[in-house]
Amino acid sequence: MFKYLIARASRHLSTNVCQSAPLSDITKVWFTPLPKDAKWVAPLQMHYIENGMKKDRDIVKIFNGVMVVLFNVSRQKLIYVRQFRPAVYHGLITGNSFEMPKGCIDLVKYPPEIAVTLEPCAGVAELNKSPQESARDEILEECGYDVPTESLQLIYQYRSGVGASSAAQTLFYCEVCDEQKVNAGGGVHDEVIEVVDLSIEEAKEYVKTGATVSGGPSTLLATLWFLSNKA
Ligand SMILES: Nc1ncnc2c1ncn2[C@@H]1O[C@H](COP(=O)(O)OP(=O)(O)O[C@H]2O[C@H](CO)[C@@H](O)[C@H](O)[C@H]2O)[C@@H](O)[C@H]1O
Repeated sequence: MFKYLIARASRHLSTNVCQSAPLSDITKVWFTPLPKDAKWVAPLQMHYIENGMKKDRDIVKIFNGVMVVLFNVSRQKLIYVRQFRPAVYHGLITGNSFEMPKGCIDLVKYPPEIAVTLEPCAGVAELNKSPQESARDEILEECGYDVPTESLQLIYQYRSGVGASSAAQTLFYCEVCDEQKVNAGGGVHDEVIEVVDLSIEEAKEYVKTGATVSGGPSTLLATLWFLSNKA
């Protein structure tokens, strides 16, 4: 099944995405229950009375996010990032089951590459910054372009995961040129991120009807917005 998934994902990724070397060397994977002091998600339950009926809903609180449709006008390329996403890996391994995988994962059966996503530049909306400032910082850290916040054009504000998590997401468009490239990108601290450029033709191929994309809905949203408004 996973050979099928990889083959399917590869078929829908552009050539330069598929042919790059493995992103990193992941040698061991295992799962544990969420510790009580977890800082990135907070599960809780909401209760309410609707039309006289008590209802209970399970919710997972997560941080709000920002993301950017980044277009290099010098080279006429859309800029994305590739990264290993643990939540995607878990989802691919477990399917629709809530049972926690036991022991160490068989990395031959489930190669980590299956969970390397292609996404727009994105990150957490920092509490002490405006969405524009958070987006500018992500562009610099992940993709290596130094841009003023004024060059960020607001496209959409929407909510992701409305069934259980519902974080606010702010999507921007930003044009950059080669002169604004000040570092290689790739993330900060222990982040392992690869910057990937797609031509407009490659982006069209990536989101064609029937495609299975490796990124989240923001990858589709960002690319389709660009293709219908800027291409
Ligand atoms: N779940 C998690 N558990 C532990 N550490 C974590 C974590 N998510 C992020 N981090 C830490 O925060 C660092 C920076 O994350 P980013 O700001 O790039 O957010 P990311 O793109 O992962 O989006 C993330 O946050 C935005 C806003 O919630 C979501 O839209 C997106 O799906 C989500 O991956 C990561 O390298 C990691 O150290």
